Amino acid sequence: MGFSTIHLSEDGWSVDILDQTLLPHEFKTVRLTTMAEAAVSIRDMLVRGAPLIGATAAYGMALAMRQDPSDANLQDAYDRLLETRPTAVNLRWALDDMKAVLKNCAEADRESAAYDRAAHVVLEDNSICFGIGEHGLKLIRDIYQKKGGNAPVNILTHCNAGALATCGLGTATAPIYLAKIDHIPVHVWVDETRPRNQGAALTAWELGRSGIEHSLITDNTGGHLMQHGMVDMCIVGTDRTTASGDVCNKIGTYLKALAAHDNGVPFYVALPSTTIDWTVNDGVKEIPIEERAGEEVTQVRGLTADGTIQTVTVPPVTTCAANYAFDVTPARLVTGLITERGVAPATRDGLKSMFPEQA
Ligand SMILES: CSC[C@H]1O[C@H](OP(=O)(O)O)[C@H](O)[C@@H]1O
Repeated sequence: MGFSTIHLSEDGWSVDILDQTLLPHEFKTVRLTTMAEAAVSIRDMLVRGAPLIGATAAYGMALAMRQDPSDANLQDAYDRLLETRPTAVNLRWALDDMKAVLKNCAEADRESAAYDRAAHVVLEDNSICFGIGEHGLKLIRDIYQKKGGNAPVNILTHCNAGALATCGLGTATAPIYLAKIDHIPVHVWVDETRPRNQGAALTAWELGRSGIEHSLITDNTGGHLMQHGMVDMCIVGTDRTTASGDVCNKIGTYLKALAAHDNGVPFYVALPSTTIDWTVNDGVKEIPIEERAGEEVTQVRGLTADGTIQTVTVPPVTTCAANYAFDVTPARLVTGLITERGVAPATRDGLKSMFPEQA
């Protein structure tokens, strides 16, 4: 991709992350040297996206073990990293994975074991992204051929479930990148994704770098495009998918799924297995929805005509805003779940057949 979202620095222990709050106008890395810094980078969304949050938390545990490998610090690091963001289940999954490995290690071995396991989390995500790409590519190819093999496939995506959200090709974007390699023409409708504009600031940036044709649209445009046959499929990411196939993703995803269902547009979710929460069934009732600061809604950051970065307030300064960061799309609105092992129906049986070891 030409950039790394997270990697071990040359000193072999500190961790460099791409500060995504500065994109697309500034490209800067931040060096994490403590667990606390890793926690802040997740909470303040310097890193974001379920898989990348998990990977950053894993390295946060490694930084903690380097500082103090005691049982008490292991638990403290687990708790403080877990509380950074409540919705993406990869955070809990990665922390549980690290804790399971570390608690059985002698204190003297915990630092090296933690760094090894964190590196494994990164490599596994990279592999999962590629698997999602391969299975999603088949769907894109099918649509391309049904259109006669000479017109671009128009794909709508929401937020950023791209390389920037992961340690690899992305989840929703992986099939798109592989289609480019396979010379299948694709055009992506990029939802700007208010309030933090992950689509406008992140997806547009990464697709542009990769030479993928795309058009930025407001979050309210997708339904109109679907009514006029301008969307061949939707592919979105997920932060937590329940055992029965309900999909929690960036706020606004549910509305896109409703429009897709109403217009007969296939609605796919790119789902790494690390984002499945096998402990919950009803997404609307059971998944905690993060509420973030109202300033993310009332303020916008961008590039001025003279090339400076500024933040402005749009509504009256006295206006208060509600800022729900995610919503839940019921499984009935999902055409299929693109996992690293294949495309599964958005049902309990569909997921169990794909991941029988979880049954
Ligand atoms: C591949 S997970 C991407 C997922 O994460 C985003 O949320 P956030 O930017 O707040 O971390 C969004 O829901 C994406 O679909």
